[in-house]
Amino acid sequence: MIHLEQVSKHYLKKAALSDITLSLTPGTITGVIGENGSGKSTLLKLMAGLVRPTRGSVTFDGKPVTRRIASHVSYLSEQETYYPFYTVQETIDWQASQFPDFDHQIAEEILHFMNLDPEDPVKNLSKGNRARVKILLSLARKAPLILMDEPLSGLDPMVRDSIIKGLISFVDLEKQTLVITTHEVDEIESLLDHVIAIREGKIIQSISLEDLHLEEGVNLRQWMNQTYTSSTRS
Ligand SMILES: Nc1ncnc2c1ncn2[C@@H]1O[C@H](COP(=O)(O)OP(=O)(O)OP(=O)(O)O)[C@@H](O)[C@H]1O
Repeated sequence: MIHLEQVSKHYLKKAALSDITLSLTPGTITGVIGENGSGKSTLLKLMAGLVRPTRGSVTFDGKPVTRRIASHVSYLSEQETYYPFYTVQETIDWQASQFPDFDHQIAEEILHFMNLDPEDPVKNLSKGNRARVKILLSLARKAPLILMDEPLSGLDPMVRDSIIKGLISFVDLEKQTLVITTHEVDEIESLLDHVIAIREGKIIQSISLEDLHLEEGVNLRQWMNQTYTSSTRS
């Protein structure tokens, strides 16, 4: 699985991440939380091989992660990365042509689950349905590592709910590991096995949800408030 060892990432002279060491446990769902600009997207891009560390190493199953071996990962970007003039079906077919691990059967199931019309041009879709298409494209791949950058951002509660149900139904935790960045901690809490809190490019806390509930006796929002308040004081 993915391992980061003393990783720092600078953009020009500015540090986006500093001295990050972490390993993901296979078959788990990890949430990454943090304020805007704290380094969440950069962390996912490093895991995906989309940016290179300035210092330290990122490995997957012991091999250095590069753009070329990025087939280990299905990466859902914050940006909209498909062609607006394609229909939903053409978008699915294009994704399938790019990734050998794309599973048409799962794509079809998610299409129905998400109530998407394959003939609709993507440019005519609502924001919620465009978000559902992104989820479909990401989850229809059998990549061992799925990275989702803000899949719930700016969506109404019904769309968020359908996306979370999609994650529960279509991520195969026997074979896949999921990392998700989000500000929507209330919605995501029931999904997570583990949470990492980032502030100004550093991991300030990393804890399992079980410990958070049983040992700390708080929910994710309370824990987040405590964590960020105490890190401001220190
Ligand atoms: N391509 C880039 N060039 C220069 N600076 C960048 C670039 N990408 C990110 N940064 C900077 O790195 C820092 C971390 O950015 P990043 O996008 O990883 O944060 P984030 O936690 O994902 O933020 P958000 O919640 O707003 O998406 C920020 O200060 C950002 O301005």
